[in-house]
Amino acid sequence: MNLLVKADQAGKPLVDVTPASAGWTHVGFRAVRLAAQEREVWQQPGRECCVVILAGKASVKVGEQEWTHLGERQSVFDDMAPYAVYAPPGVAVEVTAESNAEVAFCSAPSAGNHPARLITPDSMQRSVRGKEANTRYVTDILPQTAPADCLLVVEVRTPSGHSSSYPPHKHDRDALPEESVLEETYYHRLNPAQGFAFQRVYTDDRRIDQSMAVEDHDVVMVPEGYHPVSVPYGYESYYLNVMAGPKREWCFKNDPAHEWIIAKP
Ligand SMILES: O=C(O)C[C@@H](O)[C@H](O)C(=O)CO
Repeated sequence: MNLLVKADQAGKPLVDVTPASAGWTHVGFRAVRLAAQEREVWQQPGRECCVVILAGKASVKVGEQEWTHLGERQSVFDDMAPYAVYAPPGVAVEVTAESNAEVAFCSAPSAGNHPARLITPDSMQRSVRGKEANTRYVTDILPQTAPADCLLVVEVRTPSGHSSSYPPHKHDRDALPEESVLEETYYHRLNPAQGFAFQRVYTDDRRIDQSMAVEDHDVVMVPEGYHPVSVPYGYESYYLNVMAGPKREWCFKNDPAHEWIIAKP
């Protein structure tokens, strides 16, 4: 299966990955660009949703609850965390843009154990990972410490010439506490937009080994295997990761061939 989903640059949605289209069981991801006053409704039975206001301003209605004026970022490359809203299954999620906006709908199966809530930027942990040309900036939007049934959502900015999700790691073996099974999508953005980055997805036995040139708004699906990203000089990368699997724990294993990189003084 081709793991690269090319964006429909003029489309609505820009990209839409469902469990059926991906051939897996958990992660769903849709990204849309909305003009001011435009509305997008998301509703999928048995699935929880984390709406991320990637850029622009929008209001989000979940059933009878509504939050307005969400979003401070002009672009995903602004140095600030986004607004997000968690929605349980069985309710319609309505997003109305208050300015031109870009919005992500991240979803996974859910038994409906958690109520709808606003997730504010100041509640999200932001961290710097790695060093030298492996430095990248991570924002935990919906980490395993925050309530949800299945979903994990995180975003990463990788500077020009740097690598991230590196050294390569995987999470495809049910062997907690060493490793958990999580499907994952990467929604890629590039700055400036004509840029490109590279992502490789490969397994130990190379049954899967795909190296992809990703462009702005493309999605890479990671059903299993290691999944590092490299960004060429001159372009900055952003990606939004959605992860979900049978257990809501992110425990990964580094590729032993490359793990020495993080031990380097
Ligand atoms: O460390 C990074 O650069 C980001 C990754 O952890 C990314 O979120 C991921 O691959 C999660 O499995």
